[in-house]
Amino acid sequence: DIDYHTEYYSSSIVGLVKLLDIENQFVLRMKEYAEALEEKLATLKIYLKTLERKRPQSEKEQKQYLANPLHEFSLIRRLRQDWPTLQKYTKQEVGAEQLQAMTELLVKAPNEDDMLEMLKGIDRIEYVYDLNPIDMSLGRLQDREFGQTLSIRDCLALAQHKYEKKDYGGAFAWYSIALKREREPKAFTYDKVLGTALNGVREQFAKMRFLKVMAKQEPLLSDKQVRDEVEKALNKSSPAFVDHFVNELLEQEDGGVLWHDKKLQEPYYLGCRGGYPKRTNLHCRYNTTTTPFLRLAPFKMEEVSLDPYIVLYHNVISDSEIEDIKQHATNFTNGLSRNPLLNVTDKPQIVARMQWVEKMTPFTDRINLRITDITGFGVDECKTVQIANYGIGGHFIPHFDYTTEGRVSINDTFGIGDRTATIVFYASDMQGGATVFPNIQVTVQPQKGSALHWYNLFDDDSPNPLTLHSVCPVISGSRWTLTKFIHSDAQLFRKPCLARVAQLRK
Ligand SMILES: O=C(O)CCC(=O)C(=O)O
Ligand SMILES: [Fe+2]
Repeated sequence: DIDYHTEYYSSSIVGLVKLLDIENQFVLRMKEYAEALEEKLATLKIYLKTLERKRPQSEKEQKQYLANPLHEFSLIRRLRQDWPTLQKYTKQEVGAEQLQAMTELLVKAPNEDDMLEMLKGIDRIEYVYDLNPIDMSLGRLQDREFGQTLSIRDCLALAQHKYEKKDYGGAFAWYSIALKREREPKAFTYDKVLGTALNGVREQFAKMRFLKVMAKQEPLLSDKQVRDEVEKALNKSSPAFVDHFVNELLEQEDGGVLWHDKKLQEPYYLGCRGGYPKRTNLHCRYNTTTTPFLRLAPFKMEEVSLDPYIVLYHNVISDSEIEDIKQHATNFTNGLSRNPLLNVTDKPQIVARMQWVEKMTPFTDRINLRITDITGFGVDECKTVQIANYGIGGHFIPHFDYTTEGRVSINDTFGIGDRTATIVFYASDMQGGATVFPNIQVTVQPQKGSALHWYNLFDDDSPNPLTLHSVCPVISGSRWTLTKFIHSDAQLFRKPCLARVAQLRK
């Protein structure tokens, strides 16, 4: 049974906005709770003060005090009546309503999956774009400066994640950053509430170094053997030795170089980093011929590739149409990795939220008409469009849109023919998130309002493997797209495609 949550926060900015709101509510409740505590504290303090004023201190004072029979009476009455009440008062739960509200809010908090997806997303950005962890920790992502955004606890969570995935060099780098980071003036208070941040981190840091070196020197050992050996060595070392070792490592300028041995030349990653050679001999022109409409309102058309045929159309959807796209994304599922019809793998092919828009509205009619105007394809056989939203680190690994083993989608094309062509409307600007065709070395950076259109099949309907394509991890911003697959069996347009798909699934 797949565990479904009502909300997934990672992989989409839409989810994160909700999360910010939840945090705001949580903070508000916590404030109210603190105020209730303060109020109780103030009451107690006032009461204690009055008591103290009345109470005799020295032995002599005490004798005098008890000589007064009214005091004697008062003492007995207080102990008998006031103190039990006071004790009850101290035991009374403070801010019960706020505590309850916070408990309820925590139910909506990200779960372990969300946390893991987020860690993987950040990890993916670091890896694919070959970012230096030190730069990242200071909020420098490629050529953009966001300012310091990662706390010591953030760095430690990333280090721990790297350690768990056996990336000891990466873990070493992030532990080093956490240890070098100056602690906030209030760090002690935070530690009291959240636990001691740097507890055992120096030892862990030394261990990463040993693990990395041992794995390199003894390539024949399994990971378990490497870990065992390092554990043995560490147990034999005195704490003073480890301490000295850690200090020396931290003093080295290049303490972080261990992370730098990645397989960065994979064609897909190279494309994400803008590493393909510049294209030549392609044209930018106005398309005025596809349909009569275009003679009146031509689209600026940029040829991206001739084989397969890929074109980029500029300014083909307006800002208000983009708002419509977002309005239609009401029922997101978290990419295919969460699709119950598919195997859930630990290496998800898509990290994004997607939705098929099946209900036809004036908006979908308009988009379909626009697609016909731009591409010349009739789309009556399938009016459905797909909306996607990729969050930080969101991506789509290299795949084909046509029906082969490499295709990663559900069998929604059966009965209406294969996916002859694809058109992707870019509904936002972002950093990262390029569409990359690794087999032809083409990278297209999305521009809000433009649309990328390509042919997946040859004229005889056989697949063109040069159409392999992918979406690079999003670094910042929210990647919104509307995708339309154009099917080959346009003559079967009498039935809506989804009804036919549903029939076929039975
Ligand atoms: O969003 C993109 O750039 C490509 C999306 C894609 O490949 C797909 O939906 O099949
Ligand atoms: Fe695709």
